[in-house]
This record gives sequence, structure tokens and C-alpha cells, in this order.
Amino acid sequence: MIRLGLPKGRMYDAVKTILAEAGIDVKVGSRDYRPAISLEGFETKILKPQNIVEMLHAGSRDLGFAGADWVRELDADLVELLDTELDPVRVVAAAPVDLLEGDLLPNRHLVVASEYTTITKSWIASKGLDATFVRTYGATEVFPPEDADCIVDNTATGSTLRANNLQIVDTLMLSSTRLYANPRCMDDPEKRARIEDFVLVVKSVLEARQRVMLEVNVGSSDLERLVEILPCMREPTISSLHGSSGYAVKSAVPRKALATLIPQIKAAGGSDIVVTNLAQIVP
Ligand SMILES: Nc1ncnc2c1ncn2[C@@H]1O[C@H](COP(=O)(O)OP(=O)(O)OP(=O)(O)O)[C@@H](O)[C@H]1O
Ligand SMILES: O=P(O)(O)OC[C@H]1O[C@H](OP(=O)(O)OP(=O)(O)O)[C@H](O)[C@@H]1O
Repeated sequence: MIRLGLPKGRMYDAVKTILAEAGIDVKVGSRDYRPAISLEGFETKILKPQNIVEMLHAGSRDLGFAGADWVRELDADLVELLDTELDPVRVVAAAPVDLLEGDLLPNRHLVVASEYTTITKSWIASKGLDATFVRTYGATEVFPPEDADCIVDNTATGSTLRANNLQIVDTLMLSSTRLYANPRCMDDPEKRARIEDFVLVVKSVLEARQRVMLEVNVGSSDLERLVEILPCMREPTISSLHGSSGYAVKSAVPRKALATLIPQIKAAGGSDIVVTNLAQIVP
């Protein structure tokens, strides 16, 4: 049995959607933290991501989704299997604009508040700051200026920092939702094989989100010119149109390239362009 940890809180919906797109159904009642998962040999529990990290480290869970920030914070010895790149945040140090001398913290004793004890203490040491650490339990941005001089917290859009008149003075790390395993279960060949299969299907969904299927018709004389500009996974598929009137060219192209690619395809003689979403890609 693979013991999978699903993250309770803000990461949950995105993880559940990835699993659903991979054909893995997670059925959960409103206060039920032990959902049924439609994957043979897997059992799941919904836990705060911070606890998933601890349980993977302790070995009572095999596999789980969590933020990279808490893996660093809890100094957990885990195997990172994949980065979903979802919920991207920066862990930053920030201080009230009025406190700063230029863009720098003043050279005096500082009180630094954060939920991240290890990360913050190691930042204080690496910068050689004369500082006292205060542990927070959320709402960290409200501490300055009365209850702290500086904070270390995560930021996504930056709106909480702005609303509290805080300016970033340093970036300590980047974090996102990632899939981790406890290293011991990767030494068990049976568990490892199941986990690798799980990673393969989750990756196939993430890969498919990055690409779209592009189909385009082109006359014989423009075929080579078109193929030259068309990105693809290996080579584009080329089929003859009925009556030898040209070719249909098909390729899985990066979604990001579409906006520049479509005008280029038109300029290269392509027409009847059809773009469709993909569900899964397994290389
Ligand atoms: N604004 C945000 N956008 C995206 N991810 C975030 C954001 N804030 C925190 N995270 C990430 O979410 C993870 C923590 O998830 P959790 O659900 O516990 O969030 P939380 O908002 O801190 O929870 P709570 O509301 O219980 O305090 C961390 O890895 C963190 O980096
Ligand atoms: O850069 P932003 O988009 O504003 O997001 C960052 C904020 O979001 C999270 O707070 P949350 O709402 O979870 O409250 P908390 O601080 O009490 O955990 C995080 O701790 C930051 O405060």
C-alpha cells in the first residue's frame, strides 16, 4: 500500500484537479479527511502540507504533495519527485519603507518575525544581523512596525506586503507545490515502481498543460518552409490531403509559442489552423 498525503488548504483544489485529469478520482466528504482514491494499492489522507512533510520525513507516509518552503523549513530529508510549479511563492524578507536606509535594513538591533523559524534564523546568521527572532502563527505582515522591525514571509501577488506598507529587502527562496517521497520507500523496489508509475501519470497531465495540438493545411510548395518553423515533440505528422491538393501537418507545440507562431504559420503559407487542448502527454 502506498500512503499518499493530500494537502489540506489552499493547495488542495489544484492537486485534486491534476489527479482528476490523470483519471484518478478522489472522493471526499466535507469533514472526511480519508478520501477514497480510485488507484489500486494507494490509500490517502488529507493533512496540512507542513504535517505531510513531517510524516514523509518520519516515514509514516510514503508520498505527498507539499510546499518546498516547508521542506526547507523542517529540514526534511525527502526525495523531490516533481515540481507542479503551482502555487508559486517567494519567501522574502520585508520591512516598513520608513525603516529602510536606501534599500537596506538599518545597522542596529532588529526584531525579525516569521512563521519560518529555521529559514529566518539561517538568513539572520548568513547576513550577520544583530537580531531577535519572533515566531508568528499567520498574519505576519501586521507585526511591523510596533511588534517587529522586519518579517520573513511568503508572497505571491505582493498585495499583502503592499497593503501593509512593506518593502522587500531580500529573497530567501522560491517555493511551489511539489511531490515528495520518503527516501526509504524509494529503496523498496515494489513501492518505488508504484511511485514511479504515479509520477508518470501526474507528469503527463502537467506536460499536456504546456502544449496544444496544432493542425494546419499547407500546399506542396510551402510544406518544407512550414515544417522548418513548426516546433514539435519529435517530428510533425504529415498526411496527404484528398486529391493531392496539399498536406495536413500536425504537431504538439508549446502553448506559450502560439501567439507568435500562428502569424508565422500564416506567413509561411499555412491555412485552416486548428488548435486543440491535450489531456495527457507521455513522452
Ligand atoms: N498566497 C499564496 N499563494 C500560493 N501559495 C501560498 C500562498 N501562501 C502560502 N502558500 C503556500 O501554501 C503552503 C501552506 O499551505 P496552507 O494551506 O497551510 O496555507 P496557509 O494559507 O498558510 O494556511 P492557513 O490559512 O491555515 O494559515 C506553503 O507551502 C506556502 O508556501
Ligand atoms: O502576496 P499575496 O498574494 O498577498 O499572498 C501572500 C499572503 O498569503 C498568505 O497568507 P494567508 O492568506 O494564508 O494568511 P496567513 O498569513 O494568516 O497564513 C501568506 O502568508 C501571505 O500573507
